[in-house]
Amino acid sequence: MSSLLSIKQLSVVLQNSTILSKLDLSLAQGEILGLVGASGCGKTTLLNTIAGFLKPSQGVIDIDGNVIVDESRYLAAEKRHIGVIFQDYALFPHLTVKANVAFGISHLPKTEQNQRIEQLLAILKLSELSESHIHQLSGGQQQRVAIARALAPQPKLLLLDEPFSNIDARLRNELMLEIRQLLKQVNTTAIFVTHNKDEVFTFADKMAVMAEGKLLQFDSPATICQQPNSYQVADFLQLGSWLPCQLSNNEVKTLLGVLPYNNEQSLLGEGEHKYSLLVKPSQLNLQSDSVKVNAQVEYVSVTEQGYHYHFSSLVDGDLSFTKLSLYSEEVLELKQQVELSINSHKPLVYGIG
Ligand SMILES: Nc1ncnc2c1ncn2[C@@H]1O[C@H](COP(=O)(O)OP(=O)(O)OP(=O)(O)O)[C@@H](O)[C@H]1O
Repeated sequence: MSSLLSIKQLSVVLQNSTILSKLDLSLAQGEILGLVGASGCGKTTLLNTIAGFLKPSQGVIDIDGNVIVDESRYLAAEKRHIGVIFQDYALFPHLTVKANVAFGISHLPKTEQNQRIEQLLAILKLSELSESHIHQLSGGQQQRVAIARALAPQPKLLLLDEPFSNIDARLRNELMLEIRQLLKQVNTTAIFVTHNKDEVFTFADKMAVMAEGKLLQFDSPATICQQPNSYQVADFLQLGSWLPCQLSNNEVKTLLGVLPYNNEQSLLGEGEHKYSLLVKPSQLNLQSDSVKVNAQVEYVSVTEQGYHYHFSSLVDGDLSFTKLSLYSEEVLELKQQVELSINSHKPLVYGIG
């Protein structure tokens, strides 16, 4: 499949510090990418560079087979056919919904303008609000106007910086699904930045995890969750808890038992001195009435998935743990001692330095 967006070896240096470093990324037409990473890792810088608001120091950006940035070329932002939606939507408060959506297509004949506006407002369920002013709308409605305005010029690529952060949680999921459906309908490629990994699962086809200006992993959200490629990715996405382990004779030894392990399984960060096993809450079994206790409750909270517990090991040493996370319907007391065991067919072991 040919790429709608292809980024090669993109680096950005601002005031002598490297903000983005040799980034490679490509998206097919119609694909939606969710970009996550700790605050300050360079997500907004990447969007601004693609949009043409920042000049990279190195690298190539190609949109739909046309090089827009390389050593000798730099296409101005307004010529890139990229739609951008900022966190605060940047709508014109004194204009109506319709006038906001018309903003980027005023060069088109009036009939074509009206046709596009009506179509977008209908899809985004805004038709009845077309004559309303922006300040009369809710956050979710304003968000939809921002999407309609960005899509009206039929951009090749849509960039959204934390588009859902101002929307209340109840409406957010519904709105995300609606907008995803719309983007799929018009086959628009999009990149959105978020701090919330759940938004990526709902909204995106691909996920990119960034840290300190580098791309750590780029794949489908499901693959990243099942096979995070580093300790850093698994830890940032909080995919489970860390259980110190030792590797020997094709086995992973932990304080909760020994698991079979072979070389075909991923060992990430090889050569490090310390190893840890990634344990998802669903991979832990709890027996509260066992006499072979090996852990005790250190923390309890109530959640939708039952009680959330943190356990620590009963013995100290290299393999001891302090914060193993597990959800259960069972009621346990603080400091209660229990037996924990792991059920993992493919242990994910990471070198953690
Ligand atoms: N114009 C600039 N000049 C110098 N440094 C900058 C400039 N703009 C951003 N930075 C720095 O670049 C780094 C990345 O910033 P950026 O806004 O891209 O991060 P981010 O991942 O989007 O963060 P957040 O999630 O907090 O929005 C930060 O350390 C920031 O201070």
